[in-house]
Amino acid sequence: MSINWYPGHMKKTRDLIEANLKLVDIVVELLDARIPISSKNPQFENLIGGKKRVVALNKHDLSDPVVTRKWVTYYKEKGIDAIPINSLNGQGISELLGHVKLASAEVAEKMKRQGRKLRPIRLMIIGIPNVGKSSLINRLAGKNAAKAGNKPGVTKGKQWIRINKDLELFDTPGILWPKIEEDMMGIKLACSGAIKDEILNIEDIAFHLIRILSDKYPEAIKHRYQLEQVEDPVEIMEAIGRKRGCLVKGNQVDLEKASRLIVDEFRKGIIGTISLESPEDSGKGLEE
Ligand SMILES: Nc1nc2c(ncn2[C@@H]2O[C@H](COP(=O)(O)OP(=O)(O)OP(=O)(O)O)[C@@H](O)[C@H]2O)c(=O)[nH]1
Repeated sequence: MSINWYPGHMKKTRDLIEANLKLVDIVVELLDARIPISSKNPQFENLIGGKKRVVALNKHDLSDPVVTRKWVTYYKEKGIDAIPINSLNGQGISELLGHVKLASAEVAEKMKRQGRKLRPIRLMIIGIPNVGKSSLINRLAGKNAAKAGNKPGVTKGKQWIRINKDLELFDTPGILWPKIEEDMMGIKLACSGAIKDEILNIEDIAFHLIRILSDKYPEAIKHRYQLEQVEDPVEIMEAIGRKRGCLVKGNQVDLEKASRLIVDEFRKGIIGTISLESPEDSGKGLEE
């Protein structure tokens, strides 16, 4: 799949993350709970090196809670804390902070062992576009968060926000672009809203979304669109278009309009709480 991510811009951003990571003790890797494989950047591991990391599975309100629990177990077995969160209403945020606190204690212990002066632990949030980085920062910072002041070596204007006396948050998140290793990853990222609709064909996106949903969540589409059966994706798209009045002259279904409606309803969680990827899916893109 050829998507132009503007290589120059990507490199600059990656360099910026690398430079700022030097000042950071813990990284929150923000993933989309509906697509933890596709929303993961494989370079992330190399980039953060040996730093402590906590995974946050954001947009948990839109994901299938059963599948999300499987992801938490999956990560736990790898020795990584993964916490489902909703950055919009704050669900899971205190648990996330609890895990960050545990990780901080380990970092502080290490500082002590190395004879270094104790200072607040510094946190940075990293994730792909549109995964909810700014929403999480706003949520963590709260209304009354005090700016903790500039640190030397950081681009001018960059600030640290004090979350509590032991923890500071870098106010600019790190953006990493997803690495699309197979076409379906691109489709799932588009379904989640991480890739602009203009980049991929909306009918392709809706077609594959319906294909996945009719396989994994047939009852959800039957129920949402009052369909008797869900077998052929194109027939399903046409049936939805007809039912919802997406028509052009001659009573033909306007597939583009129907596609937009389907993708939009998926993104808003109207079709149901749905996960497009579960740990049982192929090992591609999963943790080493
Ligand atoms: N339903 C739901 N929507 C969320 C959640 N977190 C963020 N969003 C929405 O996702 C969209 C992207 O959120 P942002 O916080 O702007 O994401 P970002 O990662 O900072 O985006 P970029 O600036 O493009 O890198 C917005 O429409 C948010 O309202 C969540 O937990 N649940």
